[in-house]
Amino acid sequence: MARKFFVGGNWKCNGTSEEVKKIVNTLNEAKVPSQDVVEVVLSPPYVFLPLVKSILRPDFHVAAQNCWVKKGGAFTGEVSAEMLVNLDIPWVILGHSERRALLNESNEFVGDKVAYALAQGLKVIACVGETLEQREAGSTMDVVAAQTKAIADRVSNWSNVVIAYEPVWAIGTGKVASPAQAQEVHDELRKWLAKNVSDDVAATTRIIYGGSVNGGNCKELGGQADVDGFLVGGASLKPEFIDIIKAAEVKKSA
Ligand SMILES: O=C(CO)COP(=O)(O)O
Repeated sequence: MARKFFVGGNWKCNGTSEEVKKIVNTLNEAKVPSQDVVEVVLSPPYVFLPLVKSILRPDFHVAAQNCWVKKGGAFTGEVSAEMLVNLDIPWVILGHSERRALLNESNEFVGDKVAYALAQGLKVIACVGETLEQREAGSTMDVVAAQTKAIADRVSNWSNVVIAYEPVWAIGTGKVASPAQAQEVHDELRKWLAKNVSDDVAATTRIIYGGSVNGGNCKELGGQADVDGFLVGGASLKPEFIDIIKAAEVKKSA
């Protein structure tokens, strides 16, 4: 089964309601490949999710940027998976490196979140990736494997999981991983899944790349055999996001 190209836009903690409407209007008017070729998911901050969902073209979908690790209740400031389901928000991003680093989310905590969100019926974009220090120490694959293992230990059905490989040193820095660097980790990660989960999960799970993806570098990155799409930060707030969605065509013609 072919892995459908996936392009996520992570808006992080950005935007006003006016800006959000403008971005959505631009995307709504864009001519992009059909849903059979590319799955597009936008992730605005929580407060804008209902607005974005209400005005967004029906072939694009929305994701929350986080959710609570278990059933909602007395957890001030948190938003539960149940609430996302209640509002028909199909996707959630979990384990983003900004949350791992700034909010001390451990591998185990992220694994628990992924398992809980999936059990509630959400689809999950699970982020993994090494810091520059870890890469320079030669431990990239150990780090990525440990992050993925914490998920694999808790999840048996991978059909609603997309893995986002986001090297921390490439996020928001303009220092994009080279296509060969991205392909190397994606290939290793797929081999890890084959060995530790199953051949089927390895063959069908989409592994997308994130970290300084833009309109200029997306085609070459997307052309790599094991790069199944992108999770885009900064450029997802700009019209060039449309070019990144169109990079799905490189797989169609491959
Ligand atoms: O963190 C990212 C997406 O989740 C990547 O961010 P940038 O595209 O801004 O580097």
